[in-house]
Amino acid sequence: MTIKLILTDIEGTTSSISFVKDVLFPYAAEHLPAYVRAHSDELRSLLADTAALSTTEGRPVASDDTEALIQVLLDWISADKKATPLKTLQGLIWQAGYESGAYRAHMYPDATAALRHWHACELPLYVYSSGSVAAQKLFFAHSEDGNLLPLFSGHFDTQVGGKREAESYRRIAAELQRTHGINAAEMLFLSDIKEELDAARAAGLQTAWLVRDEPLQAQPAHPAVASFSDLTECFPSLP
Ligand SMILES: CSCCC(=O)C(=O)COP(=O)(O)O
Ligand SMILES: [Mg+2]
Repeated sequence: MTIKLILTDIEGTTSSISFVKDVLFPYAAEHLPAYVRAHSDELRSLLADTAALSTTEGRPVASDDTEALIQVLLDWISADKKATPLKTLQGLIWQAGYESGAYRAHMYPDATAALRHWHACELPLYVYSSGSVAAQKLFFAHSEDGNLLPLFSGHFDTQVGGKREAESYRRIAAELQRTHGINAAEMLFLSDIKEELDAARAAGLQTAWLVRDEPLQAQPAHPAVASFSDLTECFPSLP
């Protein structure tokens, strides 16, 4: 089946896990308490969502208890919880870090080269990450390889649903079908996480597993590659 559109994950796929875990998450944790205290009015709705989710998960907290909510959010960072309010907040906090030059987003060179090539070939490129859409835009606009944001036609985050749920990919595919007239079977989802690939396949997308730091399995559950430059071996219709 011809590939007519690429949907890609970020952490572990275009970019290293270490940049997210060892640079972005610690920066967010360090600056979160002061940021939330300074912006608690504007963040009221986000803090209410945090309180509701925490309470649902058995850790009741009042939506006006700023200090308790800060602790919940810090614990979620430590646990790498993909909670939408946390992801939105992280995006807001990371903006200052990117703009001050405290860091630039890591890109695997093969990912940058392939994304540039596919864009030049007019293959629509989309991102689906647990990071908020705002965080994704900052990430690619301030990458080690320069401003890559213009390469992408659009972005999806956990507002569309969790990345391990097939329904999320059905929603994304339906929207892209409406926008581009491309069927789910002509879309290729790239990720480093098997459960995300399983969910995408269940929604009818084609899948490729980026296995960056370990040997490829003999019979992987999804077509597996160590680098974007190996994708054309599995998907010969890719430009
Ligand atoms: C896009 S900004 C940092 C990424 C992030 O916060 C995250 O949780 C990574 O999730 P992904 O779905 O890209 O693996
Ligand atoms: Mg990932």
